[in-house]
Amino acid sequence: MRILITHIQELLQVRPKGTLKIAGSAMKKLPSIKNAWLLINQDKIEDFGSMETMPEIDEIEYDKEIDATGQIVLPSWVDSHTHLIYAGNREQEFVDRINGLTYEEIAEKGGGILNSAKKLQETSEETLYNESLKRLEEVIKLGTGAIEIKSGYGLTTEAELKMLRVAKRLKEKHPIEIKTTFLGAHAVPPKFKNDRTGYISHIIEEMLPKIAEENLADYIDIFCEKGYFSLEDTERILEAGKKYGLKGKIHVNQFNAIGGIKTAVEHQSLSVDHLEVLEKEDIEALKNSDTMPVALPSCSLFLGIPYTPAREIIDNNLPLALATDYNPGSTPSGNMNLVVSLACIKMNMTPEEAINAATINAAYALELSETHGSITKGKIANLIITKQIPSYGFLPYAFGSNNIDQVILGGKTIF
Ligand SMILES: N=CN[C@@H](CCC(=O)O)C(=O)O
Ligand SMILES: [Zn+2]
Repeated sequence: MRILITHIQELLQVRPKGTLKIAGSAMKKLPSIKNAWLLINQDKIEDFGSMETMPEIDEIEYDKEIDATGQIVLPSWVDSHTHLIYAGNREQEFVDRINGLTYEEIAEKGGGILNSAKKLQETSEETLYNESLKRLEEVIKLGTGAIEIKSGYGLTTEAELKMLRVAKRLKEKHPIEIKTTFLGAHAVPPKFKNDRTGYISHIIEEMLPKIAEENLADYIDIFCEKGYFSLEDTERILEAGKKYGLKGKIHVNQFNAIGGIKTAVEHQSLSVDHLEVLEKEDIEALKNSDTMPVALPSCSLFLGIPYTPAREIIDNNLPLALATDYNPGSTPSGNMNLVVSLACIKMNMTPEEAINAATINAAYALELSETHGSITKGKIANLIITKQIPSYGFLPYAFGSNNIDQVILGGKTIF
């Protein structure tokens, strides 16, 4: 199938092959072509350019034409941090927080991650698959074209495997690119209540070999945070992951800065995610590294915690990616459009910076920027076609509105 899109008001994020991430002041630029056309061949972007230089229409071979007059076309969002596979919901904890309990207090009472783990352990693989599939289909309609999904609500070998097998089934059944991350070290389960290091050993000796044997994970994660897992635990997990070829993508600096960013960088982690609390040393550790900082603003919105200091990160010449953190406890939303809006409204990022962070830099955080995250010849044809809007700045500005008209995934119109 060859789809020709013509009269595009503006084609965004046009990059030469080989652009893998954008850092610092370069994030303020969003290369584009006004009044453009684009040709999709099978699942790839074959060609594009300005309407003025488009070959004669009868010289182009195509099966379907989309007239995008007044509409903007951009690469699909890449969501590099989600916990999309979960059982049940936690709206009671949401109400508890409204009534004055903190996220930490709820967790201390056995709520939080342990609450989700209990629900997940009691849920069949089939139900888990069906619930997760609905969420995946929802986010695809919201413009997400590649996604990471973590385990971490199992906390037993059996339940962690169940989560990752569900992710594998989603991968096989769906056209969307899915990367999976093993997050056994998300919380200490009741069985290991007074033996956190014993649980880490259990993860390394019991869970990890089975996950690797079934080839269920691309990356490894740990919740490096006071009251959860220490720096030493983080080093052990990252080292163990390396032995199976799993790079780190870690939860760090959500509530406290305990040095996890430096440790992650020293272990060549692919990304460090959350960063609501950031010290000078953390910024220094990220300089000259290949580790992508990832901000999760809808988590800050939902929990009422600080937003990741994007300006400090970008103004220190670092790159930044944006993701949703979709999960039942801290972010029950997988909407990347909202994330892009929040980045502008609450983190002082310009629309250009936010779109770079949610496309090419997010693709880097999943090692997908050779194939995703920009309009480049030969890349996967994952596209958002907006409704008729005045300019791309309208996307973050009109927060809460759905400005998407069509989604194309792997060269196919999804809706
Ligand atoms: N902080 C750790 N993990 C998740 C939330 C987990 C939960 O509350 O269920 C997060 O990224 O916010
Ligand atoms: Zn998370």
